[in-house]
Formats: sequence, structure tokens, C-alpha cells
Amino acid sequence: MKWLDLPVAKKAQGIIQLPGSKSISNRILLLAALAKGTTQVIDLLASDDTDFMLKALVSLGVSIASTGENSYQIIGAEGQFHVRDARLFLGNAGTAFRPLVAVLALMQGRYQMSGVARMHERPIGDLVDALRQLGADINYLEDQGYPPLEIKPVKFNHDSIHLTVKGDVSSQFLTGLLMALPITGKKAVIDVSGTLISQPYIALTLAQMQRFGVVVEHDSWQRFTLPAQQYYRSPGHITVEGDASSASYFLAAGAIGGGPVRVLGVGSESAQGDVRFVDALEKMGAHVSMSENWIESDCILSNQFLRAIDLDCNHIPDAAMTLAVVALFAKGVTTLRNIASWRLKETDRLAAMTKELQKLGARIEVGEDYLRINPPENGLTPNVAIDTYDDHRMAMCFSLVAFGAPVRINDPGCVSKTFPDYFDQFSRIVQSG
Ligand SMILES: O=C(O)C1=C[C@@H](OP(=O)(O)O)[C@@H](O)[C@H](O)C1
Ligand SMILES: C=C(OP(=O)(O)O)C(=O)O
Repeated sequence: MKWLDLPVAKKAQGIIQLPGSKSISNRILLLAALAKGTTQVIDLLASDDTDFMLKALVSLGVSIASTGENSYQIIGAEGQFHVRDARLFLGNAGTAFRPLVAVLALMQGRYQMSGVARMHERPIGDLVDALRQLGADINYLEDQGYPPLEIKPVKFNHDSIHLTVKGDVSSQFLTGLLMALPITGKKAVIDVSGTLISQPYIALTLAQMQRFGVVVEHDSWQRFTLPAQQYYRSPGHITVEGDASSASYFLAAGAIGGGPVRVLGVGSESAQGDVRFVDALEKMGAHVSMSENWIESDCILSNQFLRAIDLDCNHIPDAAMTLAVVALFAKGVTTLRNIASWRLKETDRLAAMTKELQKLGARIEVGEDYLRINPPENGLTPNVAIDTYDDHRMAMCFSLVAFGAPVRINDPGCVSKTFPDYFDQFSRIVQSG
């Protein structure tokens, strides 16, 4: 489908079962593949990003069998993939590409890793620099510091490991190192230089590693210590919780469109940082309630307007995009700060967001690491065609514009990266009129 026309939405109300978390799904797949023992994974996210991870692991010789809808049995390779020569294509899946680089760099094999054109514009130099401190043999096949990459057998001769990784471009580099190092069996210390961004994703990594029996200590998120001889062991069964970033679109719909809208599969006990999106929604005037496995939002403001906010969004980089569109429905000027990493994701999200919000009549100020959104005084410009830049989150968050004006979403199929049936689910909670 080239585009999707969304009519004006009058109200949002209903219940949505969330798809599995992308971040947890790809971590669990890799950890189960590296572990000793067999893991049954239930409620795995079915999407492009998880398909790339599944296919890569199968090409590396890991035994993975489907056991039902979104369920898999994975026989762990005990830290050693059997296939030592492979070419992997990983699309634009950061959660597959970055951790696999770290693992394969320690695997004593020859691997080529590539992705779509945009993946080749997303930096990976900080991770490669950290792995080279261990003797990893990694070459850039095109531009220095970017995929595609070639990995050759590591010349590894350390009794213990001490390395430094930069933390201010993407937390996925540290995540990759943390997940990979236990396969060496050596004691490892990782120091983070620069400010660590997207910190809740590191907490998520440590929590998933712990499910597989590896405990990492950290000192204020700046130094991470992995004891020697801690290998991954399968916990048996793992159920993947719902995706908190995907929840943000429905919870925002509940706040803008009256609600109540309830998402099932994620709640107060979640390990995912993006559940904190609800704090921002509450600050904007929405009413939020939650239990262990659901979250609900509605709007109890009598004057129909949400309130503008000024927020450091470093802890919720993905859900912060949803706030940029919610800001169109708030009274006042909203400022989203500390989001420089947006420039390095599926597209330059600061540039894309600026351009598309302006088409709707908003006045935007954009800086190196912030976005200021001043909504149009006389309503959103109707019938705008929103470009989505092959970025699933651009498509999903701009669907919320329908609560103010009819809107066209170009290339809606790009949601397949993390949420293939997003627009079907969205239509289930929206009443048009
Ligand atoms: O580790 C993860 O699962 C993720 C980390 C974040 O990336 P950065 O660390 O690059 O901000 C986030 O944006 C991405 O969608 C998923
Ligand atoms: C940044 C994202 O993806 P990736 O895992 O490819 O970094 C995202 O899903 O918003």
C-alpha cells in the first residue's frame, strides 16, 4: 500500500493486546542461542527486526523450531556457533546488528554483516573500537565507522578483560559487549566513557542476562563487572512481555481521544524503560492507571486541552517521538530535550519530525539535541500527506493526527519493522466521525 487515508477520529476507546517487546525479543533470542540448554520462547514479537535475528541465528547453525504462533524452541549452542563462515543481512535492526557484531567478533570465524542503506549510515565505530581492544579483527567494507563489516578470527590472549566503550552515541554498543563477554568465560570490566544515553536499555539488558544466570555488577552505570566462569544457562521457558514503545501510541490515543484505552501485556512490573512514557502523559494532564500487566489512559480535563511540557527524554528515546505528536493537542509550547540520538536512528528523526509537524501548521524550533513544538492556533492543517522515511515510528505516531484532522500516512507498511498490524489495531480503538 502506497498510502493510508485516516478520517477524522472522534473518540478513542477500547482494549489492545500488545505485540511482544522488540528489545526483549531480540535479547532473548540471542541469549537463548548462546545458552546451555533448551529455551521455549512464548509471545515473541513477529516483525522484520525479530525475523532478521531469527534468520541470522539459523544461518549460524542454531537450532530454532516454531512451536506455535509466536512461540519457538531454541537449542542453545553453549557459546559456540557451529557455522564459522557466514554472510548475514540484518535489515535496519539495531538490536540484531550491534549485539551480533560483538558476539561474532569473539567467535573465531569469518563473517560479513550488512544491512539496508540506512543501516550503513548508522555508526558502529564505538563498538568496533571497543572490540579491537580485545584483539578483534574487524574491517569496514565501505565507510570507516559504518557497516557493512567483515569479521575475522579474533587473536584473543587475555586472562582477564578490561575495555572502554563510548556511551553517548548508542547504548546498543554497551548492550552488545555485555551480552557477548560471558562467552569468553573471563572476568571482564567495561568502563563507559562519555555520558551513557538510553540507560534503561542497559538495565533491560542486565535483567535479561540475569534470567539466563549471568549477574553483572555496575558502579553508577559507568563501570560494569562480569565475573569469570559465568556462562548462560537456559531458564526453560520465557514469555516476552508486550512492547512498551508500541503501547505509547494507544495510551496517547486514550489521552487525546477521551479513552479509556487499555493496553494488555505490559504494566507496573515492566523491565522496559518506555513504560515511563506514562509519567509524561500524566504531566500533560492525562489520567493513567496500571496493574502488573495492563496500562490504561483517559483524559479527564474539562477544557479538552492537554498541557504542554518541558522534558528531558533521554530515558525514553523511542516513546518521546509519540510525545512530539501529542504536543499538537496541548495548550502551550512543548520542549523535548536530550534527544540527539534521534539523528542516528531509522532516519534523522529530528529533521523528519520537524518537517512533518510543520506541514500540519506547527511552529517548530529544532536544535542539536532538542525539539520545541508550538501547535497551530487554529487547528491542524487537514489532509496533509505525512512522509514516513521508512521509519515505523514516524508512521505510528503521526496516526494520532487523526484526532485533529484527516491525514494521509505515506508508506504505512514501514510499521512492519516492529508492529506489522499496527493500523488494524489502531482502527479498532478509533471511532471516526
Ligand atoms: O537496546 C535497545 O533495545 C534499544 C536501544 C535504544 O537505542 P539507543 O541506545 O541507540 O538510543 C532504542 O532507541 C532502540 O529502539 C532499542
Ligand atoms: C531506534 C529503533 O530501532 P533500532 O533497534 O534499529 O535501533 C527504534 O525501534 O525506534
